[in-house]
Amino acid sequence: MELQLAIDLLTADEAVEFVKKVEDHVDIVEIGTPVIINEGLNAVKKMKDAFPQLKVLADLKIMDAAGYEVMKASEAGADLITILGAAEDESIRGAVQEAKKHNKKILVDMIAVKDIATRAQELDKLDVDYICVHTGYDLQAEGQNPFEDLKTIKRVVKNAKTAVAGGIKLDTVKEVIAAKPDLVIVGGGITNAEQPTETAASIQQAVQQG
Ligand SMILES: O=C(CO)[C@H](O)[C@H](O)COP(=O)(O)O
Repeated sequence: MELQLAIDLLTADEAVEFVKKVEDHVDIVEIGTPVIINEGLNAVKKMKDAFPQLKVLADLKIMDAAGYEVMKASEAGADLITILGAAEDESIRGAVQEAKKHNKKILVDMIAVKDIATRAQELDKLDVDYICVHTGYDLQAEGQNPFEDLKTIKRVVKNAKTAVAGGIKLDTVKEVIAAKPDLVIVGGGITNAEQPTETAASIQQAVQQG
């Protein structure tokens, strides 16, 4: 089981400074969608140049023109790239094909997918690397979480790795880990913590024991 730190609300330079505090405690650093909207794929390049030992995920949430966008993220140094589960199968295939050319991984974000079980089974046959259930900020604000959806994909996904994101914090990570995902994604639970280094270390410990 691995831990991914999601960075959404910092500049690229602030993100690099922040990762210096937690680099020993995370496996993957996500450059979040808002950061890429603000600063482009240069934010991915800055992170990878600063921390070549860490894997960097570009959270592009691709919906179309997938091969091209995966190519550009790969050129910027991303190790993993996200595409939406709601995208057409042709787009998913294009993303997977392009990622393989560059030795990169594709993570499918299931945000806003209504029938998670059916779509996850379809995606699982398309050779994607990760299928990730995700409660976005707008539904977190309504009190929702991704824990039941995680149990659903654990039941139906046979080939891809499973991942989970959406409001996970130190006090809820054990519940997540109990479902045995391959990847746990934590954003604000680390970036907004009063003591980010200690919090990341505690979450890492829980993840490694899980
Ligand atoms: O992709 C995202 C939002 O769309 C976030 O990166 C993801 O939800 C993890 O962040 P948090 O733990 O703060 O919810």
